[in-house]
Amino acid sequence: MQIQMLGTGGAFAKKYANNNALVEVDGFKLLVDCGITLPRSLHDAGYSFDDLDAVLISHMHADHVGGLEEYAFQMMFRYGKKPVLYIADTLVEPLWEQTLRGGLTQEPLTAITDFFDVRPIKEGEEYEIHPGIKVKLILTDHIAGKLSYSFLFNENFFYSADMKFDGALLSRLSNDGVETIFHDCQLTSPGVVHASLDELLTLPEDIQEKVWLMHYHDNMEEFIGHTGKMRFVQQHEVYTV
Ligand SMILES: O=c1ccn([C@@H]2O[C@H](COP(=O)(O)O)[C@@H](O)[C@H]2O)c(=O)[nH]1
Ligand SMILES: [Zn+2]
Ligand SMILES: [Zn+2]
Repeated sequence: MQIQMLGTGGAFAKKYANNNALVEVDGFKLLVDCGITLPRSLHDAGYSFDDLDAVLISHMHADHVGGLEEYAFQMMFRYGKKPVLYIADTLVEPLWEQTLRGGLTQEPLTAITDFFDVRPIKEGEEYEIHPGIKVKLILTDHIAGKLSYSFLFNENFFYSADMKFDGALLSRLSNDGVETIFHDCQLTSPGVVHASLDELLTLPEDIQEKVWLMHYHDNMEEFIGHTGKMRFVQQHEVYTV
């Protein structure tokens, strides 16, 4: 499985686009999160929305869902299709009622299913999205009272959504065979709603070696050489995981 970050930036980053990814196996393209900057970063990477086979959503923040309105409209009015949307069953209603409904509704189109081929998925269960892409949702702590899910792909690649530091989870995943961890990182402490670099640096070195940092701020380069065994995910680079 290959992954290319169309953006690696945090919510307020300007140099880096929103932390959204393209996962690919045998030409099947799964978009992971679809933030405000995604339409531009997808275009800059040489793709159109019609090149995507599905989108997977982690949680309801604009740097993760703010591009879905354009995705839906382009697919409906430019390509005449409904994009396939994988999302936690618990987030289907909030996505429509709290985020998309205002912009997308126009009679007779009044439901999320008018725009998306919705595939609700349950936390903790493994789903095959395409041969070579299995995903399991893990509920991770981000904002009090707001559901947010990280992703375990193919039992060996952990992709955090936005989450607070959870060393016990990272240890358990590592012991269970996870080889690569893409983790959001707040470079300066306190992390507040994200794992901070200081917290991630408390991980044992054998886990740090598996960790690649993403969802960082524009001053990322100042921290090169100060991340222990952890490396920064580079925007646009293709990684095999
Ligand atoms: O309690 C909070 C909630 C949010 N923030 C800041 O806002 C952004 C939210 O976007 P993310 O996609 O979750 O990054 C977050 O990065 C925080 O910078 C906060 O500080 N405190
Ligand atoms: Zn975010
Ligand atoms: Zn968030």
